[in-house]
Amino acid sequence: MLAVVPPPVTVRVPAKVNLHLSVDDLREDGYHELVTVFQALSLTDEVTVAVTEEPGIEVYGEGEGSVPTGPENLAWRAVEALAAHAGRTGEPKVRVVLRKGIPVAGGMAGGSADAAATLVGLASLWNLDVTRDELAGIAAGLGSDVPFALYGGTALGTGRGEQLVPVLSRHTFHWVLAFAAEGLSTPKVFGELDRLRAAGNPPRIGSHTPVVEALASGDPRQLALLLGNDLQAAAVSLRPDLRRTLRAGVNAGALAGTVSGSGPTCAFLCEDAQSAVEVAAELSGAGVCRTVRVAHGPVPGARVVGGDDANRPTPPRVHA
Ligand SMILES: C[C@@](CO)(OP(=O)(O)O)[C@H](O)COP(=O)(O)OP(=O)(O)OC[C@H]1O[C@@H](n2ccc(N)nc2=O)[C@H](O)[C@@H]1O
Ligand SMILES: Nc1ncnc2c1ncn2[C@@H]1O[C@H](COP(=O)(O)OP(=O)(O)O)[C@@H](O)[C@H]1O
Repeated sequence: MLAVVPPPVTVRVPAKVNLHLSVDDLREDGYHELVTVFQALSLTDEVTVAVTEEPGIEVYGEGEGSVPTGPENLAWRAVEALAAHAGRTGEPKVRVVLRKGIPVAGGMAGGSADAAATLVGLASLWNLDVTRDELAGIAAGLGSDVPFALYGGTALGTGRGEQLVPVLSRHTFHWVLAFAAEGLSTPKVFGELDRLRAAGNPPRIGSHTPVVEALASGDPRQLALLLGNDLQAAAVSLRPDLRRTLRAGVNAGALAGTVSGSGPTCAFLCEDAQSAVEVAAELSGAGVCRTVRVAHGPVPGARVVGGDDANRPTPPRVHA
């Protein structure tokens, strides 16, 4: 009798921006305790998983040359973690195709997004009886940002960022994203913050409560005043040019700008969709970044979008 091979599964998964990121001191396990408000954005990766006799990873799109295709790829680690959870032994006979729209090492959790999408895609491909909360437990073992990519929306993250509570967000917020020519390493940026704190006393952002209130009010002007990120000083210290990018976005008409997570992507909050398009156009001509994109949030987390579409082209660029 012929074995039935299930069709490939494709999952779309969002990038994140940190609207608020307060970083406490280094813990004994090498992580920093933090409080963050994540928002999932319409900037996405697409991940297709398929049963195959030639297991491995293929990468197309944003930063394709700088993403590992071996076992260190976070998506492959997700394959192995889910296989172990499901009690499947031997090398998983899975091919994973990543179509990247999220900048690599950009502070927008692209690798985490791919891992989350792989968990969701494989659970469907293998027909596993696992809840999203069970997947979140596996996700937390892969990286601090992976659980958020599963749920999406807007959420408060605590611990090392993996403990999540949903936050009410009443509005669609409009963003312009400025991608840098080169990524930044997350551990290096945390290390730079430790160094800056040992050398002096850089200001720390306050409580997340006003941000949560602004999200409930749905007023982008109120939210813009409250965007804050303790890692921004460290990212700017490693990449002084980011100051110019941040200034250029506000000069172009954004309400406010912030470094996303550990950077170097800068995220600019705009009044509305029209304003975002105008800010993006002006920023593209300012020569302060590699690429500009518009995006909105919140959007849902990793979700299955279709089946046999392994040849789907990479989405076109909106702004060069
Ligand atoms: C800074 C943030 C903000 O959302 O995102 P990115 O800017 O990387 O996207 C996250 O905290 C990053 O999460 P993620 O990228 O999943 O990091 P992990 O793989 O868990 O950790 C990578 C390394 O970053 C440092 N790290 C990470 C999280 C944390 N709370 N404290 C840390 O000190 C540690 O050195 C750790 O070894
Ligand atoms: N699927 C993946 N996509 C992107 N980067 C990956 C992936 N798997 C592993 N990496 C590695 O993780 C590093 C961090 O990438 P990424 O998750 O995009 O950035 P960030 O942590 O800044 O949000 C990259 O430099 C790359 O070497």
